[in-house]
Parts: sequence; structure tokens; C-alpha cells
Amino acid sequence: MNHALTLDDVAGLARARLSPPVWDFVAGGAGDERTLAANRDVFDRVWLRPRVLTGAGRPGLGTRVLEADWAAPIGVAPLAYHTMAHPEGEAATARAAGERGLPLVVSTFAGTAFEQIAAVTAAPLWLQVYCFRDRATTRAVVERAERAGFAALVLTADTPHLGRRLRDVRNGFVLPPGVAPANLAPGDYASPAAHGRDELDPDLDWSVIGWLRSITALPVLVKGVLTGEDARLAVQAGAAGVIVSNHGGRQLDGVPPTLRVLPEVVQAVAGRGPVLLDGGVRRGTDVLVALALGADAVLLGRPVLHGLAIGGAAGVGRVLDILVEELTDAMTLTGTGSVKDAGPALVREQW
Ligand SMILES: Cc1cc2nc3c(=O)[nH]c(=O)nc-3n(C[C@H](O)[C@H](O)[C@H](O)COP(=O)(O)O)c2cc1C
Ligand SMILES: CC(C)CC(=O)C(=O)O
Repeated sequence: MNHALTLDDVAGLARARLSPPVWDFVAGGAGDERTLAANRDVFDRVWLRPRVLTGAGRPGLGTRVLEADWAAPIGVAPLAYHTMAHPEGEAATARAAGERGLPLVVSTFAGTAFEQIAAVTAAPLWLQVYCFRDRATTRAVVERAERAGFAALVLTADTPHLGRRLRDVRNGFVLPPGVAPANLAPGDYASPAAHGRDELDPDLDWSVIGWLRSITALPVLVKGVLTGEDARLAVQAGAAGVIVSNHGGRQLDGVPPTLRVLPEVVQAVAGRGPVLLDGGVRRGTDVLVALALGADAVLLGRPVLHGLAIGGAAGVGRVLDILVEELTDAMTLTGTGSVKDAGPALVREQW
């Protein structure tokens, strides 16, 4: 594991550990996977403009998001069923993130009980909310997370139903034995495709933010915003922040890569709350580019499951350490002393 020097190295090792259908479930996107590929390609089209002799020295990576300290502008994106990648699941992830002062967004479909996750980390925990047709189910999940000490909600807005993930259709994907949501009432969750089609509420509108705020004191962020128009509506509806995300290319194939739409969302939010980005972040320079284009922080998705697969908490730790080391390197070598010093002058489109 220690010879893995990049997140792609970790992915290569993880692939050999996971069954082909589980690998496909994790790696795959919707349709032809154009958006999935673009999330990464877009980072290759941007170059950094380093400043020299700035006297910036060793950079400070720490930042504050929603009045909490993060050791670096990097969090773990909500991912269903960490138990698919390692039996200790979200508890292992939380331990690794917590030891490094990094936050974790826990999925509604977590494979580990919220209380067990909260017991092993002092770093911020946010709950990702899938809103079900049955609001009582959603309410119970939210209340349980709040009781367990979670600090914010992340409403996933891009999933009125699950996208067309052709790898899973071809594999007839069902969850491996023993993998199930640990914070929902017992039920038949074996096929994420069927469950995601039948149980999620396809009729949600912006009033859901007000409803969530009426059942909890926690701030609500909206995940899955890809336009300035929706970013504005999110803030007007009472959202505390937005997450620019196309769900890692797993929902609608053909929507733009997240980095492309980040500037219009940042402009629309206009400082009224944090703007986070996920999708295709695999290198420290990717993090720095996202910061330069206005993100307050990024969330990391698939690589976390890869880390779990290769070594549980130690594997996730390796993934987070690589990214933090690479970001430190990129900030040092561009003369960027702190997270807030990363601005648009730091980047230039490919020419
Ligand atoms: C296996 C898997 C499960 C996911 N589960 C959820 C989920 O439960 N809720 C959610 O909002 N997003 C979910 N996502 C999307 C991620 O939160 C995130 O948007 C995406 O993975 C980021 O892209 P990246 O994997 O390229 O870093 C999932 C993604 C993957 C790969
Ligand atoms: C179990 C699913 C609803 C979660 C997932 O795969 C996703 O949100 O991408």
C-alpha cells in the first residue's frame, strides 16, 4: 500500500481487490460516461501560473467551513455503503478522516450506524439526505443524525430518480451479501437501481429546503447544483451553501464537468455561503485549481472507497495523505501561502 504514490495507484490496487460488479458500481457513470470522463479531463485543460520568490514559505492548508475548522480544504463526499469496500465501512473512513481533521459526509445509504461513525471522529460529520416519497422515513434519518451529533445536512438535489448506469444494468448488480443501509428501517434494498427508481421522491421542489429546516436546527446545503440560476434559488430558499456536483457522472450523462460551471455558481452565490465542488478531483493540483476558481473546498468520492478496499482506515488515510501532500506541494511551488490566497490569477486555460 505504501508504494501507492498517487490516487490512480490506489485505484489500480483496489480494482484487484473488488469483485468486477462492485468495481463497476463504484467506477461507473450514467449512459456513455461522457460526463464521468469530462470531470477529469477538464482539470488537464487548465494550467497553473506559479508566482516565485513570494516569501510564502510552507503553506497553511487549514480553512473554516460553516464555522468549523478543517485541516485542509478537502472532505469525503457522500458515498453509499462503504461496507461494500471494507467490513468496517464508514467507521474506518471516519477514523481516518477524523485523525486528519477532515470532514465526512455520510450517505443516507451508509452501511454503518450513525452513532458508531460519530463515536470515532471529532471532525465534522454531515448527513447527505435522499428525500424519500415517505417523508417520515426522511425525517427519522435526519433526527437520528442530529441526535448523533452531525453538524449539517446535504440535500442531494440531482436524483429525482437514479441515473441510467449501464454497467449495473448489464451486470444485474445487486448489493453483496451483508451490505445494507444501517440507518433505515429493514426492507429490500438489494437492487440500488430498483430502490432508487421507486422510493426517492421525484416531485421535490425548492420548498423541501424549508421543510428540512422546519424539522432540524442544522444548516442545509444543496448538492447537485450545476447552474447559476439554481445556485441563486438555493440561497433564496434558505440553503446555507451549495455543492457543485454532477454526482460523479452517475446521474445525467451529458451535463458539464463540474469545474466548468464552478465560476457561474460562485458568482451567483456571491459569498452568501460556502461553495464546494466534487467530481474528478484526483490530484493536489486539481484541488488548487478548484480553489483558484472559487471553491471553498472540494469533496473526494471514489478514491475513498479505493482506499478502504486496499486497507480499511489505513488505506483511506493513505489516500487523504497523498492528496494533502500533493496540495502542500502545489501551494508551495505556486507561492500560495494559504487557501484564501488561491484566486483566478493562479490559473490559465490551455493555450
Ligand atoms: C459508489 C458511489 C456511491 C455514491 N453514493 C452517493 C450517495 O449515497 N449520495 C450522494 O449524494 N452521492 C453519492 N455519490 C456521489 C458522490 O457523492 C460524488 O458526487 C461523486 O462520487 C464525486 O465524484 P468522484 O467520485 O469523481 O470524486 C456516490 C458515488 C459513488 C461512486
Ligand atoms: C445506493 C444509491 C442510491 C447510491 C448511489 O449509488 C449514488 O447515489 O450514486
